[in-house]
Amino acid sequence: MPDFQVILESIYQDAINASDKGIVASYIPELEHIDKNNFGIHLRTSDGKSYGIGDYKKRFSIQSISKVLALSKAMELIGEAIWERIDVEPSGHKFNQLALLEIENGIPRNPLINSGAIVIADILVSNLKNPKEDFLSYLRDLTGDNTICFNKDVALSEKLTGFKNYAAANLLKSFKNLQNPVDEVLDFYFHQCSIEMSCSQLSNAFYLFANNGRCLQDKLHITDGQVKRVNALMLTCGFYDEAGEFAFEVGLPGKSGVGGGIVALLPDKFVISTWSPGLNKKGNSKLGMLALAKFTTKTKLSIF
Ligand SMILES: NC(=O)CC[C@H](N)C(=O)O
Repeated sequence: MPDFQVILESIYQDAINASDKGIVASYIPELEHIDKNNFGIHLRTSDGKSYGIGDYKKRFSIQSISKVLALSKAMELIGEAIWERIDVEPSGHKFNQLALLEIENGIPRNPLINSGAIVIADILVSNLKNPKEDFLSYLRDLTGDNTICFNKDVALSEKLTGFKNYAAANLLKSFKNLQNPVDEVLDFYFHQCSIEMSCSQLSNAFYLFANNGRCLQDKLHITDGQVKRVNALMLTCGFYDEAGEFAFEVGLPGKSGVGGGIVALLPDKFVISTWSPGLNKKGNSKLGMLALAKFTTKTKLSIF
């Protein structure tokens, strides 16, 4: 086995010394103030070891990373019926692009772009008794960590500036692919995006996707077949129009968020999470992508 701590250490040194750290997302005003010098990386291996360096215990806005966790909860609730309302193809466009949704009659390309995640939010609103509380409980169950919370200021900031998400939700509604009121679904969606977690909490939450659907608390949540679907979607759609680049450079299923987080995993082997708030032009963490490319290159551990 490679010496993971030594490898993480060298990745960390490269990251903190990098001259170009990307640009922090400013379209959600509440995220604009985050210092782009933060950098954390955390690895949890399937044989029970955990390694971290830098700001890996500091919480940040998980944003679109929440889409994977919302999808797995929806799978647990309604299974294959999801695919009557959402496709499973990469979009090749930005996460909030609207044109395809209209051309394709209100069927989002996949559950990891905004329109698809809004349909998943609608499914959760329809099927959970107290959607926001129950979703939070799900994350707390996965990790055994009751400190995971929403950031109300971020949720409000998204609500006040989420014009494109309102447009997507209204388009979905016009195509009858939203069962609940637009405001109710978006309130849930903005809250799920506002959830704050650290790299180590994210590695723990995603552990079930590297462990045949069984979470860190040893509870079975989704089947092997469902894990296969989630990981396939992360590989092909987890980085929007940069999914190809991530597969090419990193070679792992993963998911990014505009808060600068990335989680990736190798089934039966490990989950790895990075946080660096500066984004590249495609809206993915610049140094996070580089860090993960270095990790799989140095360790020779990828799905390929
Ligand atoms: N890519 C992202 O992380 C986007 C999530 C963000 N909350 C949005 O809806 O725009």
